[in-house]
Amino acid sequence: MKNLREDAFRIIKSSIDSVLPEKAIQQELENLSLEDNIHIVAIGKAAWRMAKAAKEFLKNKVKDGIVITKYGHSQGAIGGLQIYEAGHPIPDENTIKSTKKAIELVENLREDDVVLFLVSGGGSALFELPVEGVTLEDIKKVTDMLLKSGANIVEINTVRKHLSRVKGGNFAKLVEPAKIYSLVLSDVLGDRLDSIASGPAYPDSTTIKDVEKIIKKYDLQLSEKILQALKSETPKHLNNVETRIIGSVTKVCESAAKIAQHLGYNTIILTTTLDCEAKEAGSFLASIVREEKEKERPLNTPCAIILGGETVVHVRGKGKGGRNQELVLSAARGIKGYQEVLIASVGTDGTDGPTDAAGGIVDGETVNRLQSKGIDVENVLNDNDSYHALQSIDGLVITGPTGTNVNDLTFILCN
Ligand SMILES: Nc1ncnc2c1ncn2[C@@H]1O[C@H](COP(=O)(O)OP(=O)(O)O)[C@@H](O)[C@H]1O
Ligand SMILES: O=C(O)[C@@H](CO)OP(=O)(O)O
Ligand SMILES: [Mg+2]
Repeated sequence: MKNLREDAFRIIKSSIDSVLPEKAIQQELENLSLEDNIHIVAIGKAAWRMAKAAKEFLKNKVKDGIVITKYGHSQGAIGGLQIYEAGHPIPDENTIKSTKKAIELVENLREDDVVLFLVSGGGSALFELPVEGVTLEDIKKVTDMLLKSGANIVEINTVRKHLSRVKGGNFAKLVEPAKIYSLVLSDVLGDRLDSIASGPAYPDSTTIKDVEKIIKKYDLQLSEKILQALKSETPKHLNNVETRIIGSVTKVCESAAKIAQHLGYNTIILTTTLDCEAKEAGSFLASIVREEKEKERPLNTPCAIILGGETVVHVRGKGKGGRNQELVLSAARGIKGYQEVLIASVGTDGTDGPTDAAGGIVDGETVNRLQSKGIDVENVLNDNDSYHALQSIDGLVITGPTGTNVNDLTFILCN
């Protein structure tokens, strides 16, 4: 007899472990064989682990360096490197302060200097210096508006890049004439390098025209000052940058599939680019479960159906939650009453929305359990309050900050 819940936690733990950055960083550095005069700049939720791995490999070749990560994501000193924590998903004073320190570190470098730029998702909030005339308060307001608009990360970052002195290739310009080797953990579907952490060292493929379209599409109410600031263009060509992707959602899905197979499940990866509204994804997953339960399609049971991606949430309510928690709760409605099935969804960074949970896990009993506590799923979803609902029935997945960040892993286990 399978213990689906136990297996789900094993799949989550082992697949996230498989995308921790250490091994990939060291492999890349072996291939690069960098000389001395290396300056490390690491940004994003995985910055600390990435920098630590790089420093351990490069040792005294590293002249200096800086790590800028989210609060609670650093794990102590890394010989000689400056370590900062700052606000995410909304930037704060520490974002600006640490970004200035990073600029100080690179602005007077010479041609024979090398910046090892370690990039991971979260960098957009953690690495920011607004263009002339725009304040931190302005950036906070625009970020909040964008995050709640239902815009996807490529669209969100298209706007952010055009308000920044470091995003959209601008950081690479500040590093000139020194060279940048950029190692990137991708948390953007399709691995768009100009979108991951808003591509500080990658030529920007988005334009002012794209920004205008996004403002219209999401009916963003921006002040005249911001609209003016959004009229400056980002660099489209850079000569001093080499970039490599060292991890992505594909890898986490493949690992999950391997582990599930090992645990005795027939396994399929349905997609690595799930990107619709979280609630809709939940309904779709429930329909797959029904097909499995009624007709054993597409796989014979026991089976694991795996998806990777990043859904979006139009946050309209006042509750607490995240896209993974909302997805599974939505799915719970459609699998009500079924035995021997579960659906889990987690952010590989360990943080789903502004909560301390990585995601959620539901089964055929979830809706009834909530009902017996007087909680109505529809009300919860309307108020975007998935966190409290799942918390009340032991439906949260809590991992703490994982030190990596490669989008979200979602799967069905069916016996
Ligand atoms: N109460 C809520 N319920 C569901 N989703 C939410 C809620 N509040 C915020 N979110 C979603 O969480 C997203 C940010 O989540 P987070 O996991 O931190 O993203 P990322 O890992 O991509 O930085 C926002 O874009 C928003 O859509
Ligand atoms: O920094 C960012 O722009 C995004 C994508 O890379 O990351 P996150 O969604 O984790 O904030
Ligand atoms: Mg993201």
